[in-house]
Amino acid sequence: MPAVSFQAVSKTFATAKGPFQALDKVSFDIEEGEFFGLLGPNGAGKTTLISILAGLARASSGRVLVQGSDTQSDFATARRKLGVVPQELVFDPFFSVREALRFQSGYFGIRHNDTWIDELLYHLGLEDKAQANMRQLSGGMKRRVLVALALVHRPPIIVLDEPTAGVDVELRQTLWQFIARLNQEGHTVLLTTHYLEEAEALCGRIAMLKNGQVVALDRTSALLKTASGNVLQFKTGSPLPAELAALARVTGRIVQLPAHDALEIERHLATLRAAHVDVQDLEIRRPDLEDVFLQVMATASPLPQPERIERIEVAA
Ligand SMILES: Nc1ncnc2c1ncn2[C@@H]1O[C@H](COP(=O)(O)OP(=O)(O)OP(=O)(O)O)[C@@H](O)[C@H]1O
Repeated sequence: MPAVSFQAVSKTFATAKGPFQALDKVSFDIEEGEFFGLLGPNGAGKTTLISILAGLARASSGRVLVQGSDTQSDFATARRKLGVVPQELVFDPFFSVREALRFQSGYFGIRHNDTWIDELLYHLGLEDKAQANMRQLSGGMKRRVLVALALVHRPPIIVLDEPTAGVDVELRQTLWQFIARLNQEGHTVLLTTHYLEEAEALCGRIAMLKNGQVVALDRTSALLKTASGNVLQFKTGSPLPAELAALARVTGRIVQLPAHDALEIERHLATLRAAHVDVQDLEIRRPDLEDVFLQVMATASPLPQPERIERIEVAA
């Protein structure tokens, strides 16, 4: 039985401009023990899909099963199996960290949970904040507490909606070490993130959403193989000639140019030389997940989505 099964999930919002379809027959399974990435640009429908999974929103049609339990008709069972770390920093300002964790344990009917709460505080670097009031915590610390709150009932499935948005390098490392350990111990993880290098490093399989539809779904290694050619990367302070500017991905001083083969690399370099572009730290690299993502988003059309996808085989 899959850990999570999305079955032809559609969602239409009523808006002032009329109905808006945020999800269109999304179907895929996440197997037990997977570290699964859900990627897509802003507005692709990731949070909507996670809200439906968490029972916070209703699908307009289709259904979601969590270890076989329907998130609508069997909400309590499905919810208990999920630990959801929301994107937004929502919390009760009057509790201390430990009180909030005890209260959340009570919500799931768990008493005497302090041993596990202490372990969570330790692994999330929150030991010295246990008595602190939630109001007094920095944004990064609040996010750590949200992770602890999601895990307080030891859910088999952990859902992280952009958990590292706006948090420092230290928390990212602490968080990923802890989540990777839980995954090794058998917990299934569903992650949405805009940090594609994190997704590439952590996720065994990835689905990409665009305009509410699944446009790519494969093992991370297979997705990386689909990107052809090379990337010519360098730093510069000079403006690029128009023919290269049209192709380039520019982040500050870093320029990345796709190049199919050695000939195209030579052509790019000749164009840069002719335009007197100052080129530093030149390197040629294989495409990474960000390159694949951009290619998929630029070209992809939705994958055929049957009403029900039968089990997707996942190699060990
Ligand atoms: N309550 C709502 N009413 C109307 N439209 C909504 C509502 N919630 C979401 N949407 C729209 O549905 C689409 C999908 O939104 P969603 O938040 O799921 O995207 P996302 O992939 O999580 O984006 P981001 O990466 O920015 O978090 C967006 O166009 C959004 O404006």
